[in-house]
Amino acid sequence: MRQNGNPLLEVRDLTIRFGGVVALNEISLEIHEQEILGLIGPNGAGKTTLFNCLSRLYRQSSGDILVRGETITPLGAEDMAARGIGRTFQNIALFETTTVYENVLTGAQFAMNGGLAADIFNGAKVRRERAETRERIMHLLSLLDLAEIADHTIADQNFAVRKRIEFARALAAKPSLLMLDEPAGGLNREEVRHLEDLIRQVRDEFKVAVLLVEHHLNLVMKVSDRVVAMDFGQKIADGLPHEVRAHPQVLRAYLGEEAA
Ligand SMILES: Nc1ncnc2c1ncn2[C@@H]1O[C@H](COP(=O)(O)OP(=O)(O)OP(=O)(O)O)[C@@H](O)[C@H]1O
Repeated sequence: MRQNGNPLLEVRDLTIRFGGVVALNEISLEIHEQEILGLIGPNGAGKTTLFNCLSRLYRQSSGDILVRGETITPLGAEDMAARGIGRTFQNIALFETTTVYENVLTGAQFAMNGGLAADIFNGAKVRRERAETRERIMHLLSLLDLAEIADHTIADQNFAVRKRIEFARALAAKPSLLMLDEPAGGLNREEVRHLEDLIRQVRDEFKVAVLLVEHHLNLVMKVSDRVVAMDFGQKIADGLPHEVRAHPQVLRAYLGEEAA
C-alpha cells in the first residue's frame, strides 16, 4: 500500500563484497507499509545476503538502509525488533526443549514494556500486561493452527509446524516489516497453498509489510503486490508480478540456471 512520505524500508545503493565476490552490487529498493514484496533470483543471486544486511547480521561495504527515513546502518541485529523488523530463518531456530507457547513468548518479550524493575514496582500493571500478552499469543497461535499444541514441546513437531511456530514468534514482536526467508522450503503442495493464504491473512490482520524471499515462483507471483528480481548481486527487474515474470532478463536468468 503506497503512502505519502517515506517508505517503510529503503535500500540505497547497497554493496557488499566477500573477498573478490560482489554479493550485492548497488542494490536499491523500497518497501511500503503493508506491502508484500517478493524477492526472487537464481541460486547465488544475493537474496540471503540482502536479508542478512537488512537484519544487520552482515555489514554492507557501501550504501545505506533506512527505516521510515532513518538510517539503521549503525545498529546491530539486536536493535532490529525495536525498529519493527522481524524475520524467520531458512534453517529454523527454535528452542527444542521448551513449549510452542514459550517459544512464541520469546518473540513477544521485547514488545512488553515491563522489565524486572517494573515487575517489582508495579505488579498490577505487569500482571495485566502479561495477561494481554498471553491473549495476544493465543490469538496468534489459533490463527496459525497452533493453539492445540501450545503446551507441547518443539522436539515433537514436524517441519511444517516448526515453520508456523517461527512465523508466530516473529509476529509476536509486533513487527512493521516481516521478512520471510524461504517459508515454502520443504513444504508439500497443500502446505504451500495454506501458506499463500496465511501470508495475505497475516498482512491484513497485523498490518505488516512482508519481504518474501522464495524459490517457489508460483507462490511469490500469487501472493506479492510487487516483485524484485536479482541475479549476480544486481537488481534486474522491479514491478508487478506479471511484469517481472515476463521480463527478458528474468527469463534469461532462470533459463540460464536450468540450462547449467
Ligand atoms: N558469508 C559469506 N562469505 C563469502 N561469500 C558469501 C557469504 N555469503 C554469501 N556469499 C556469496 O555471495 C553470493 C550470494 O549468495 P546468497 O546466499 O546471498 O545468494 P542467494 O540468492 O540467497 O542464493 P540461494 O537461493 O542459493 O540461497 C554467493 O556468491 C555466495 O557464495
